[in-house]
Amino acid sequence: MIGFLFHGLRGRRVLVLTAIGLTFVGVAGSVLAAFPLKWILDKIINDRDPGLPPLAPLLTALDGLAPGGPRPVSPGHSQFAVILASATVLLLLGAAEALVAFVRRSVAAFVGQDLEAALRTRVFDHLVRTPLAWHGRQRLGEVVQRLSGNISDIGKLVTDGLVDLLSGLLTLVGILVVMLAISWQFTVLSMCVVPPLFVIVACYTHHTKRASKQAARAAGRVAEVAASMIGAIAEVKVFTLERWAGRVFAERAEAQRRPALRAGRRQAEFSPLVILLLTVSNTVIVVVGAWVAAGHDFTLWLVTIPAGSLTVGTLTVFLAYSKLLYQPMRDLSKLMLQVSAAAAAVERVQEVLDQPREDQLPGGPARVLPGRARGEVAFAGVVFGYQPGEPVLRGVDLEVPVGTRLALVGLSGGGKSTMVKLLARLHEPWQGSITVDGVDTREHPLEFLRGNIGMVLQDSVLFEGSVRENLLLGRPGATEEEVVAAARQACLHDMIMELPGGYAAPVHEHGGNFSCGQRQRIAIARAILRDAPILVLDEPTASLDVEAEVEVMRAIERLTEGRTVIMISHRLAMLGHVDEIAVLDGGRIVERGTYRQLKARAGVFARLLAEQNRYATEPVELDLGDHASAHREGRVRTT
Ligand SMILES: Nc1ncnc2c1ncn2[C@@H]1O[C@H](COP(=O)(O)OP(=O)(O)OP(=O)(O)O)[C@@H](O)[C@H]1O
Repeated sequence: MIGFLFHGLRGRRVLVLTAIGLTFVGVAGSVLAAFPLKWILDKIINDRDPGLPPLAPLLTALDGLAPGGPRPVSPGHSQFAVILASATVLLLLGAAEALVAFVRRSVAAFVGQDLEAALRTRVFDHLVRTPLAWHGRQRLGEVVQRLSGNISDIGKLVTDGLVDLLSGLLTLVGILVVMLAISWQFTVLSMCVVPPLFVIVACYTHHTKRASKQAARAAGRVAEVAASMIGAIAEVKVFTLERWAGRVFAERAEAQRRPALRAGRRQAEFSPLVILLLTVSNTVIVVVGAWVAAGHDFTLWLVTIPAGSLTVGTLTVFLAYSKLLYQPMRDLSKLMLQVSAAAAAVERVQEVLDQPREDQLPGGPARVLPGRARGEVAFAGVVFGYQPGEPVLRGVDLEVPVGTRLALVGLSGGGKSTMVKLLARLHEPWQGSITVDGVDTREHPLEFLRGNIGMVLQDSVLFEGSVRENLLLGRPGATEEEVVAAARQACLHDMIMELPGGYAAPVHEHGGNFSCGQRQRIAIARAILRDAPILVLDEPTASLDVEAEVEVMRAIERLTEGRTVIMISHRLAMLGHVDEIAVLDGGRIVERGTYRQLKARAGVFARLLAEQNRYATEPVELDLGDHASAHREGRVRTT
């Protein structure tokens, strides 16, 4: 963890050193603050001067102001001068400590927040470049937790650790040194409290940590269930699941309450125990100290404290210090929790950073190609699966010449979407190769490859922002005219103009304020803007009703003009307008041809078509001409 933090704090180390230096100053101020009280008490009771040479000029000057004028007998100073000098020192130390605390905390907060923001950006940047296969193995909540909660834990340790850990340790050492300088015997007596105090702190830190961890895990499960229920609030209402949802949530909330309660109880027990222990210790110091100050010897086993070796002032300082011991002890115990949370967080964050990025995957050398591909696609002997030993694709061979519109059909789960994921290099084939313009996709720079493939999927994702921002994702930097032209081609412009704000209208989370058909047309407009030579359409109309489908198909027809298109579709009756159909079965391409050829062949395609038509009230007769007009006339129905 230390290495991780040291590396993370690069560029901020001067600030860290400043904070450490200021901590020394602050601690010195708080440790020395007990002395002025000792000087006053010693002066009043024993007529003893502070005895610090640097204070002499101040005391002499103050003597002159004392009521009744300067004292005739030197070297003793007046009580007035000692009281005023002590008060001045007290004020100066307090002011210095306050100033230092302000600067130190500000620096620490800045460094902590700065580190958090930089780390979060770095981890997010890495996450979006981590291969899809890794993401497929993760739970979304887990990944988000690494990015938010875990990085906060690291930032908190830096912010608080810089201030509390260091100042706690320094205060303890400082107090010990000063106490030893005053009276080693009394120091030994005061320190008797440390071992039991340490045992209490260690025990309670351990128990509280365990209970807090359980509570944090349970809190995660509460958040998970709340997010999923509220996220599906329409389903909860439609299926009248309110009572069930309430019960599930209450169970999770109860599971969180128990460990949280345990953690709270442990914390509640901890403080009184420490207070009791310190009270006993203080009482012993008061009794023994008063006895010795009153002129009696005190002997305990081998240690003897001689009579008069302690003044009332020294006793007061000891009492003040034994109280001062309590705060750093508490800070350090609190910090132990933070250190263990941050250590776990560093491990989880490092796990993400250790994942190789997509652009670091082994592959051929990156060949620099012209900005735009021609659009020739070929699969040769491609074998791939998601689980070892369970191939989904078992040797796919398929060539798609430039400008061809090819439909990919087959049974559900046959691997059609998998093929297009491989084309975009979201996964790597186990065997065989996929080429674009005759060059293996592994040899293309990733950005070039993906920049030349446009995709419209079954359910398009919109991001929070405005409609314009969502369209511009297709081509950042496109002009307003280009955006509007793309929207017109996607049959979207009129709908957008009816929205309040037009192109500036807000898009809510996941595009929740747009219908499925509207979302698809926005995705098509994006693809038009992207203007990629290769276009993948993965069932873009699957979740639409007939009317929306007609609109989307009209937009798609314009989009596909002059491009290489791979279109995945279950609606076999609608494939008359494509140039060729390829049938995927058993992990291989088993048939290829036009709609008419495949229908006539009585093979897999004809069988699939017959299956689909079985449930139609009347057989579908496809118009192989204008597909959209077939829709408008109601001659094509969906299955
Ligand atoms: N990320 C994944 N992890 C594990 N298995 C997967 C993953 N994605 C797909 N599969 C499995 O791979 C097989 C092929 O899935 P794929 O989505 O490519 O089929 P498909 O032909 O597109 O299906 P559909 O037509 O229903 O969309 C299926 O058995 C599916 O369960």
